Amino acid sequence: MHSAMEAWNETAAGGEQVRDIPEPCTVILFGASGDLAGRKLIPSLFRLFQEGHLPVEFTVVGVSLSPMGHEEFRAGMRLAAARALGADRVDEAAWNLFARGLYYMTLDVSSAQDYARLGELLGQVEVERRTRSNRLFYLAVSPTLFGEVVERLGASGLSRPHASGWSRIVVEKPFGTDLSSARRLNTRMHRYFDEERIYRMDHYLGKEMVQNLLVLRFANGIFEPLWSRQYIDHVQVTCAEPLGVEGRGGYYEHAGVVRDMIQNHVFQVLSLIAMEPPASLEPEAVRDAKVQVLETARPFTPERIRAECVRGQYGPGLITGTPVCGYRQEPGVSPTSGVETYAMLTMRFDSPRWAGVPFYVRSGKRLKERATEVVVQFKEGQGNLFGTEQREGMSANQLLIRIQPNESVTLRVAMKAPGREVRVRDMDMSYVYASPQEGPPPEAYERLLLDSMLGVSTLYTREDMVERAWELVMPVLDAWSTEGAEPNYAAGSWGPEAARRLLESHGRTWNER
Ligand SMILES: NC(=O)C1=CN([C@@H]2O[C@H](COP(=O)(O)OP(=O)(O)OC[C@H]3O[C@@H](n4cnc5c(N)ncnc54)[C@H](OP(=O)(O)O)[C@@H]3O)[C@@H](O)[C@H]2O)C=CC1
Ligand SMILES: O=C1O[C@H](COP(=O)(O)O)[C@@H](O)[C@H](O)[C@H]1O
Repeated sequence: MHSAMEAWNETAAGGEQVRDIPEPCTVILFGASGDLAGRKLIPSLFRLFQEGHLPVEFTVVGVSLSPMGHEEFRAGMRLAAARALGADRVDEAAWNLFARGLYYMTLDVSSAQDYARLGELLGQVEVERRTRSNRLFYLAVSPTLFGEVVERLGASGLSRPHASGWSRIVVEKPFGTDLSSARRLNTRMHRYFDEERIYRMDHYLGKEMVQNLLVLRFANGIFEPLWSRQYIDHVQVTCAEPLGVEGRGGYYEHAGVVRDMIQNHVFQVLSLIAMEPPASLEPEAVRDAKVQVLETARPFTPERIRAECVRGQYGPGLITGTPVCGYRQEPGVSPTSGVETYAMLTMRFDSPRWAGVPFYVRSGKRLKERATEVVVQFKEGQGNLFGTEQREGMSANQLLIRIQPNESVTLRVAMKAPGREVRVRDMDMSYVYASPQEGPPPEAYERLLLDSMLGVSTLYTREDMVERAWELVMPVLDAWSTEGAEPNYAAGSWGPEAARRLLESHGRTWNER
């Protein structure tokens, strides 16, 4: 069995080509006719297969409510892969080989008989494909169905590892809608799956630059000594999207940005930036370090929420010159909705490393541009030898980690402007992640799907992390639920004015273009 350490090291060393291929296995894809399956999961599995990261016996059994035969499913997934990857990136021969391993079954998640039929189909398919009974159940259905599927897998005996293989489960986000529902779901899952067999998906952890945060912090001798209150003034974490709710108004009305982005994706990035060095790169060590830093996060009190958090909702506006409606006019959204589409929280960690250093985190829909980034703002150098006149156009050092798009790392440093006089100005030293020739980095789902088949859980969220993240945001959700958000920023802007004013009142500014 491939060790987690080897898997991580190979990737950290840039050795994608030397990664192991998982044992032949079957992915049982719940929600196979859904949006995520067609847009991300099947295209990612196909890319892995096409590039030789999956064994030729690799099999998918898609299940969902729609009546469909195997051939219809294969044809639908062929179109979906071409749409997601671009027709020219789907090699015909590779697709035909991959498609032989695609099966479909109509299943109602609440029908016990359907799970019995699923068990029979899996038995037949495993004989036909000559694979051992290595089974990965992937729950890409509505989160309201997660508990039911798990119970039924348990009752039917499908959750138990078969004599000749392993059995794991991947659960999509959101994991719960609040602390108590997340706890209930964890309890339900643990009745049938041990924690080591549960993979809670957060696709941000599969993004190349999110993985690079560990390398950047711990493989470079120069950053770790500076990574504390002594040298860092503050940190900004931004996940901005120009997209609106994209037809998911019904879901978003029960979610809002704190549940949709902050409790999961933003906190994952935040914990990688703020955590102490892990004892090793083993999955449990990295996951321990991430939870431990969240344990030191200062709880939100009503006063802190009022003084240090901002919420917003987009009104009508322009996105790249095109008029778009406000949130309340989106399909499936109440015309008086008080759901927040923007949130900014000031996080504070009560630890020797971070005392006094604010971490400003924000995320929003219909913002000016797509930008997921971390800004580490260093303090002004002490005892600066250069006078104010010479330092015109110079600011304190800054490390900008651009997670997407245009993945890059930029260090802002002071340099002498060319000329006879000594004038100091900012200069950016950048590492741009992918050159145009290399193309974009791999889709996050590719890395994560492969890891779940290899049994590597580092980039999946552990039970305690999910619960701690919910615990932290609950006071904010509670406070904001009593009084709804009002439209207070125009689509295409950088969000509510209050967020700008808040940073200004702290003597700081957002990194915005
Ligand atoms: N779409 C996205 O971009 C993202 C989605 N996710 C998560 O992924 C999951 C799936 O989302 P998404 O694909 O958008 O959802 P969709 O609504 O597009 O798909 C839902 C799927 O569930 C199936 N389904 C519904 N009811 C039943 C039932 N009773 N029995 C069996 N199958 C059923 C549907 O089958 P049928 O259509 O045949 O009725 C369909 O295949 C959710 O948890 C979501 O939060 C996470 C991140 C991003
Ligand atoms: O999980 C989600 O993520 C997307 C943003 O993902 P990205 O990879 O495009 O940054 C977000 O649009 C969606 O609302 C949310 O559910």
